[in-house]
Parts: sequence; C-alpha cells; structure tokens
Amino acid sequence: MNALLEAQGLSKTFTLHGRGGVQLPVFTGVSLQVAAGECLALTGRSGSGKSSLLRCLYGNYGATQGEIDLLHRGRRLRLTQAAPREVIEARRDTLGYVSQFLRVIPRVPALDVVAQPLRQRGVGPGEARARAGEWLARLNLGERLWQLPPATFSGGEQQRVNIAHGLIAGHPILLLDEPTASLDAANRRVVVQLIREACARGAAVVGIFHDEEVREAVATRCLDVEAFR
Ligand SMILES: Nc1ncnc2c1ncn2[C@@H]1O[C@H](COP(=O)(O)OP(=O)(O)OP(=O)(O)O)[C@@H](O)[C@H]1O
Repeated sequence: MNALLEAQGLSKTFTLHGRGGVQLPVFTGVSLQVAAGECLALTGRSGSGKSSLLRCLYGNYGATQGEIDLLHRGRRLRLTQAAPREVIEARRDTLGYVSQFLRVIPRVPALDVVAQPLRQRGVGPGEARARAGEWLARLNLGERLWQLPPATFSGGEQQRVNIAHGLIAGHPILLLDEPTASLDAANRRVVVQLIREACARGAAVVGIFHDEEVREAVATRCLDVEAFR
C-alpha cells in the first residue's frame, strides 16, 4: 500500500428511521488515495457530503458501500471492517481528526485537553503538559486560559484548543473539518503553517477548507464531492 489512506467505491446513504425509513443518498462511488505529504481538499456545495465523507474516513459514519484502508503501524488496516478495538487503536496512533467544534469535557483545563492524546500514547504528565503549552502558545492562546476548562471560551479560542488537540500527537493521517472556520486572519495563517508542517513531516491530510485562500495555500489536490451524487 503506497498511499497512507485509500477509499474505493465509497457510498453513503442515510436511512431516516424516525421518518419511516426514508433514504437520503449523499454520495456514491467515491475513490481516493492520499500519500504522505499530500493534502487533499474536499470541495462541493453546502450539503454535498464533504463532512459525511470525512466522518466515514474517521469511522464515525459507517459507509453504505465500499472500503477504506489505512496504513496503520506499517500494515494495511481495513477500517470499514475493523473491530471497535482496532478503530480505537487506529485513532490513537494513526488517524487524527479536527472537527469544527470542540467536545468540551466539564472541569478539564485546556492544557489537559490538549495533552490528552499524548497521555493516551504513554507520554508522562509533565512532558505532555509542557508540549501542550507549546502548541497553545503557537496558536496564540493566552496563558491565562490554559488552566481553565474551555467551555466558556470564545468560538475561535475553542477551535484553537481543538486544533492543538488534533495535531499534537503527530498522527500520520489527518482529517480536518474546517479547521479555520472561526479564526481571524493571523490565526488562519498559523494554522496554514501547521498544516504545511504536517505535510512536510510526511502526513497525509484530507480537509474541508471553505476559505479559498486557506485551501489554495495548503491543498495539493481537490476532490469535488458533488460529482459523486
Ligand atoms: N447523521 C445524519 N443523518 C441524516 N442526514 C445527514 C446526517 N449527516 C448529514 N446528513 C445529510 O447529508 C447531507 C450532506 O451533509 P454534510 O454535512 O456531509 O454536507 P457538507 O458538504 O459537509 O455541507 P456544509 O458545507 O454545509 O458543511 C445533507 O443533506 C445532510 O442533511
């Protein structure tokens, strides 16, 4: 397997059980390959299925048809058929995901939220917190906020905590759902730089970037999801 992430013939149809089983087809027959150092941007109109495709690639949504393969610890893992334990391991070591919104954990300070992916990989608490601080500083999150839970943070502050949490572990594959949506121009530039650095270290990135400038700055290729309706 040359690519770090591959999908073949992926389709997604939602079945709305609360609506008498109405079928909502979103995309059909998506195939993609993303190699180390590439950044594939998903494009298409609102509602075309970009976030749903990204969620399938993370294993959050089950694909209706098709297969997803990852290079996980040097061997191919078929995510679409993986056991829950394998999906958890793949997310810990291989697949990073930055969603649009932070999943706030009550009472956990921002520094510990960001340090958590390193703690899960066996890094000691002191080192994990120190590295979390470096990421938060890089993302211009004021140090006065580090010891506070992010529940009351502004949208842009929460998003920066989310980005730091998603990137800190250096996952080989990164899935980014509008990582710059709530950010000002200066912080957008920081995130563009971080994505470029991830590609330069050999990460395979798939992302949704509504901001055209950001997309042009980071994407090495685009995939129009709308073409698969
Ligand atoms: N969990 C779900 N259950 C039912 N329908 C869903 C679900 N998630 C998404 N959809 C539907 O799938 C379609 C695609 O949604 P999706 O969020 O993937 O689009 P998108 O291209 O990311 O849109 P946007 O650019 O507005 O974020 C929409 O019609 C949406 O209503």
